[in-house]
Amino acid sequence: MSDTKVDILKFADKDGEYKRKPSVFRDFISSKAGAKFPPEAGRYHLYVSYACPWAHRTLIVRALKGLTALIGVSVVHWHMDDKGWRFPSNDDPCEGATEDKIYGVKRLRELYFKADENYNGRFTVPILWDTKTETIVNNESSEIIRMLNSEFNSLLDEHHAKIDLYPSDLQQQIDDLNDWIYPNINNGVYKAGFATKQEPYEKEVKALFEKLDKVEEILGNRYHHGEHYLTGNILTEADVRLFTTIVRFDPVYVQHFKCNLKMIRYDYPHIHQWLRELYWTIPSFKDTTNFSHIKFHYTKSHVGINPHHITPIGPIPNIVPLGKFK
Ligand SMILES: N[C@@H](CCC(=O)N[C@@H](CS)C(=O)NCC(=O)O)C(=O)O
Repeated sequence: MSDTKVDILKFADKDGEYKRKPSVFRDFISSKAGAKFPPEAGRYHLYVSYACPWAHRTLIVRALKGLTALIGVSVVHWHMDDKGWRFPSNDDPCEGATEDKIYGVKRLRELYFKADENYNGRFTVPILWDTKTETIVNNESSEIIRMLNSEFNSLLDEHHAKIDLYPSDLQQQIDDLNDWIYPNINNGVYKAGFATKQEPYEKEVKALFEKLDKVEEILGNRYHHGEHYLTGNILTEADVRLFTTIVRFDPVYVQHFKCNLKMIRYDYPHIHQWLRELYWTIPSFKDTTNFSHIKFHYTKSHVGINPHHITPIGPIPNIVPLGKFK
């Protein structure tokens, strides 16, 4: 088990590059007869951090699909230390976080070891936990959101059952968007921010802004045709997946991850409009966004990047109201 301070808070390899490790738990909740993990109200639980863009995806989809009464949530403290994520306590309170509502454990890592005593990967959020078999069903957000989207429909009212963030006629388009938005934008900000050498940092930042320019062009064309989402007139998982990176961009990534060639609010009018429409007009986006957790987590946990833990006070506001240019 890699347990030392140096290990867990060290993200780049010896070439100075950050390489995200694949998630390990990859089972599926399925509505098919005889499934090992069938959909059931109250059976599954999400462990999240409000700071984390990957966990944020799962919170948005849970809310959009009307699953809040069926799937519970525990929220870790925004601070990640040398032993990973922890839950708040009386001596260590954290507004917006919760205790572990299932077992009352102190640390997220305890859940990983409950699921597999020999686990030797990273202790990441989100976790989709099964309270019946007491294990992790899945810890890969891109798969968790697919399950939440399609596998609980028989338990939902008609309105929520009909919401489909991955409709069959748009799947190819969504997959094509995910194929470059994930490596160069969602994970691109991390690859830039966690780089420990100049060259990989520059390579990633350039690729990131090239792809943001491409998103700006796509959304510009959409708005020109009276459409408001990445694939047209329907909100899809492609919007959800991009949102959690863009909403963190000006408040954190520009400064903390040194992604500072441009800012969303000043340089990308269509992305900015799209971001604010999602945030200000669809409660599932605003209600799951916690800017304090976001800003405090990155700036006070990544000691290698910000050794004095000082959280910059700008930009103000974290997100610009709709209707104003900036
Ligand atoms: N592939 C995972 C990535 C999750 C992930 O990297 N989460 C981060 C927080 S943003 C984490 O928990 N990191 C803890 C660590 O790496 O020790 C997913 O998308 O679900």
